[in-house]
Parts: sequence; C-alpha cells; structure tokens
Amino acid sequence: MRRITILGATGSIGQSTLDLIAREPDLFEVVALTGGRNIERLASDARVCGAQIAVTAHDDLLDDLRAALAGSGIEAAAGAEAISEAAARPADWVMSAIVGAAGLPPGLKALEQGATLALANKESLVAAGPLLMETAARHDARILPVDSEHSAVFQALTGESMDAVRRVIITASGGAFRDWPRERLANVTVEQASTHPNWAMGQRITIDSASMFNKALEMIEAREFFDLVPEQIEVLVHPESLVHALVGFCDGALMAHVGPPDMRHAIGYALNWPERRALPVAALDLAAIGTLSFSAPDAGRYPALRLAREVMAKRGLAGAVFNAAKERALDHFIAGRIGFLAMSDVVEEVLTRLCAEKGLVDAAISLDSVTHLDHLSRRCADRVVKEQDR
Ligand SMILES: NC(=O)C1=CN([C@@H]2O[C@H](COP(=O)(O)OP(=O)(O)OC[C@H]3O[C@@H](n4cnc5c(N)ncnc54)[C@H](OP(=O)(O)O)[C@@H]3O)[C@@H](O)[C@H]2O)C=CC1
Ligand SMILES: CC(=O)[C@@H](O)[C@H](O)COP(=O)(O)O
Ligand SMILES: [Mn+2]
Repeated sequence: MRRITILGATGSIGQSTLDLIAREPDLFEVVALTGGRNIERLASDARVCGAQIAVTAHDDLLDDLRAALAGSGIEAAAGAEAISEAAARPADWVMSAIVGAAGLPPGLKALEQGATLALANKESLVAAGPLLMETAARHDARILPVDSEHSAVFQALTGESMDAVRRVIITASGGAFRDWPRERLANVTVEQASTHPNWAMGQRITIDSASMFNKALEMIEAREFFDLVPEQIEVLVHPESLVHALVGFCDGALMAHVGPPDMRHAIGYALNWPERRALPVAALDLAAIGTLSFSAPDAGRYPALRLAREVMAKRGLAGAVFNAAKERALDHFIAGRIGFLAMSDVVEEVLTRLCAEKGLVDAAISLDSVTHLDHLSRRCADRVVKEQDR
C-alpha cells in the first residue's frame, strides 16, 4: 500500500486526485487530507477514504470540522502550522494542490520527510524554486510535475539527455478573452474572467489563464523544473488545449505531448510514475478533431509574459515578488477594487519598486527570506492599488 497525502484536497486538483485513488482503493492508504473553507467536502472525503487526519487552513472552522468528523475516529486540526505538520507525517506520495504561496511550507515539509511531491502548486516553485529543488536533493526526495504543460515536457524528456534539448514550448489556450479586442478587456467582470474555454479549474488559475499570468508563472516553473535558460522557453497560443507542450531537440525533432484537457492524465502520470497505467481519460479522435491551430502570443496584449522574462533575468527572490504581487493584484480584481488590465500594472509597479531596493531581491533564498519578500510585496501591491484610487 502506498501512503498518500493530499494538500488542497477540496479543490479541483485535489478532487481529481481523490477520484483516481478511489478507483484503486487497495493500492492506497490515505494519511492526511487538507482543505480550506469547504468543511463538508473535507470531512466527507476523509470519511470515504479513511484518512488518519483532516486539516482545515482556518482556525475558526476547527469546531465545524470536529463536528463533521464526529464518531469517525479521524483526527481534526486547523491552521497553517497544522497543515505543515500533516505534510510532515510519513507518506510516500504527497499531492501539492493548495492554491497560492501557502503551498510552500507544507511542500517543503513533505520533501523533508522524503516523500515524492506531486507538484500542482506552481506558485511555490515560482516563489522559491531553488529552495524546493535543493530541499528535495538534500532529503533524497523527488518532485514530479503535475501542471499539464510541465507533465507534458517531463514525459517528452523521458530517456533523453538535457544536452540534446534546444527549446521547450508550452502552449496557452489564450483564456476566456482570447477572441476579444483589447479595448473591451478593461471592463470585463470577475464572472466573465472565471470561465475557461477548455479546462475546469479553480477560480484563481482560471482568471490567471485569461490574463496570461498563468502562462507567465509557467514559464518560470519550466525554468525551475528543467533547469533551462530563459531563451529556451517559448509560449505558443493553441486554442484547442490538446497539445500541452513540445520539446525541440538538437536534430530539429519536436516531440509533442497530445491529450484531452483532463488533469487526471497529468495527476495519474505522477501517481503511477515511473510506470504508465490505464487512466479514466478519453482517447482523442484526431480525425474527428481535424485541425489544430497555433499562433504566436501578441506581446502587447499580454504584459504578463514580458514580466515573466524580466523576472527570469533578475533571478534571486524576484519570483517571490512576482508571485505575491500577482496574488494580491488578483485578490483586488476579485474584490472589484481594480480592473482586469490593472492587474499587470500593479505587478509591474511592485516589481519596479522592490527590485530597486538595494539587496532586497538578491538575498539568499530561504523560507524566511521568501516569506519576508512575500509579505513586503503584498503590502506594496496594496499601496499601489490605494495610490491608483486617488
Ligand atoms: N485546476 C487545475 O486544473 C490546475 C491547477 N493547477 C494548480 O494547482 C493548484 C490548485 O489549483 P485548483 O485545484 O484549481 O484550486 P482550487 O481553488 O480549486 O483549490 C484550492 C485548494 O486549496 C485550498 N486552499 C485555499 N487557500 C488555502 C490556504 N491559504 N491554505 C491552505 N489551503 C488553501 C482550498 O480549500 P477550500 O476550497 O476548502 O477553501 C482547496 O482545497 C494551484 O496552484 C493551481 O495553479 C495547475 C494546473 C492545473
Ligand atoms: C490545466 C493546466 O495545466 C492549466 O494551467 C492550463 O494550462 C490553463 O490553461 P491556459 O493555457 O489557458 O493557461
Ligand atoms: Mn498549466
């Protein structure tokens, strides 16, 4: 039996992971499930899969969680510390599917106890890639990509030497507004931005997809996962979301990964790795699909991609600033305080201000320095939004 923990079990990735585990209950033993506000789902899933412990991120919901688990014998706990403690419990495979930088501390704990970390939480890699990689190496642990594009690259690289890799191309659907003229984007609503043309995902990544911040994060994620130089990383707009990524080799070959837009493929690949096993994912009928389309991203339309390149050039803690500023700008957009296009303005301004402060983003990467920069960046983003209001 493999011992499994799912961080962010109540979300889109967490639920798909539970779906796969439920299909082969004899193979897996669930150690811990963590969630946020959705106590009903957390408790009911913990009961169904027989978890040892269920943890909510919110202290004020502990009594509700205890009540929902009454009589089950499943432990209940609450708070960020408790999530990290759950991640530190011995497990063979830990799904990192919390949304946002809150996924970093428990991800590190999972690696420190030697677990394989299946990483959907791209924000932690953007904010602290070298720290995660170095922690994995120190504890002889492994990080497997779950983000669809990075799983695709990982699969295309199987058996290949990195010396032969010339380019990595990640595809972008173009998001909710890909067919809208830019003039209309200033006034889009949160509801409009929260619908993805191809993928069913949590609200935050769906909006990031519409603004291309998701792809910007993924460029940095690719650099960290595969140790690439920024010039090797390309973005290609592909509205069908069927080709997830391509790897270009020195002999001119391009190896593409093609599959339906169903995250159970990438999750299942990480769950079964290094084997391939059957998954409940539809087979593609390419003859019926007929045509696949590709185009270059419009640089003027998507400032997020330019900002990602600037962040990669700066290195150090610039990724932590970028991610935190983006998270806070997104909070402000969702709360109706700024418009859709203002998100990239806020992120750019925060980057400009904090990167200008001598030594700030050049400090050594540790959990403390990343957490410090994360807080500074969020406060700076709040100030920038306030100034724009005046
Ligand atoms: N969805 C997808 O297809 C893909 C997602 N990803 C990445 O995977 C991660 C999860 O995405 P997704 O599943 O869509 O997101 P969801 O919003 O659907 O789920 C997020 C999960 O995190 C929990 N959570 C929210 N805030 C906190 C917090 N502060 N501390 C601890 N837990 C918290 C939520 O709890 P609750 O809901 O109970 O409040 C929920 O369990 C993200 O990093 C995303 O970028 C990557 C590729 C594809
Ligand atoms: C499923 C997945 O990996 C998402 O990150 C997806 O890539 C989002 O689609 P976009 O290409 O629109 O950002
Ligand atoms: Mn992706």
